[in-house]
Amino acid sequence: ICCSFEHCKFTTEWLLSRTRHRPKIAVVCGSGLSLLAESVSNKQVFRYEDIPNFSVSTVPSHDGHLVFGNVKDKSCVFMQGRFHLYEGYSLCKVTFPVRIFKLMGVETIIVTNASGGLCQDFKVGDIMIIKDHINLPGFAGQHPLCGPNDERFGIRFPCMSDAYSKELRKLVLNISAELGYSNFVREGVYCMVSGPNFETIAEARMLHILGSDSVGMSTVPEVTVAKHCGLRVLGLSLITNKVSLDYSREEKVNHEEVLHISKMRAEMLQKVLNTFIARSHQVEAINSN
Ligand SMILES: O=P(O)(O)O[C@H]1O[C@H](CO)[C@@H](O)[C@H]1O
Ligand code: HPA
Repeated sequence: ICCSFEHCKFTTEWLLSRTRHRPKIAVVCGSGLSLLAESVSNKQVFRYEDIPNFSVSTVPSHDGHLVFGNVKDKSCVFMQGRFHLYEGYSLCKVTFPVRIFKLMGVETIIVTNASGGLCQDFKVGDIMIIKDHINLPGFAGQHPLCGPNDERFGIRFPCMSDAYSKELRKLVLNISAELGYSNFVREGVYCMVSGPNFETIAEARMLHILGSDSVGMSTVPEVTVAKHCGLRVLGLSLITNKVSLDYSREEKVNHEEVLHISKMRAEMLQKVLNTFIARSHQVEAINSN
């Protein structure tokens, strides 16, 4: 096993002995969204290649930096760049950082990504609060929890019907309204495909019929492992392109376009995120009631 409890413990202790930060919130920055980590104070950066047992980022715009820092008075850790199945990493490597965060004492994980809009009401640049997901690779056995279950992380058969915290989603909706962003903040179902190719029109139609509002190549493994080990999850997806469901449409998506849109909207997402982090204790209060 390449990502055993002992491997996770070793990496966690390596990090804890090199930083004074003790984050309670972790953020995974999706494609083109590295900016999310830029405004932290008291910043400390580790390169992925220097962290034992970590993988390295191979996708353009995924910087490969683990950034510790404060947002207001909240200690956070940011992944500037994530790992994807299509890079050739096993799902245990893809999700390894999530378990490190858990062992470090993180309680809430915020996963962000760039995705293609399937819901016909969505516009490019919208933020979709992920309310649920479809684990398409999981149906075919590409699942991060396959293999022996280590009870120190979680149970064999975890429940996924409440993977995305209702309270956290509600807080983001409230914040979006206060910031005047309600017109482009939506809720929806994210579907993971393995990639690396973008969808054919027939595939996109199928995903739409199955109930997916957006499609991407990440996030679901991280969320599954996070839920398994008891982290609270918030998922935010930036709609970077409209996925063609129609043979008469001529648009052709590419990664540069995805990055262009996500970089354009990253500042707005950062505003939502920073306000959310500053106010996340409000949800802790809800939970303890
Ligand atoms: O999901 P993130 O990492 O944001 O990236 C999305 O953007 C890339 C395609 O342009 C794919 O990796 C897709 O998953
Ligand atoms: O249209 C898409 N499909 C899959 N992944 C994506 N990531 C951004 N846009 C897309």
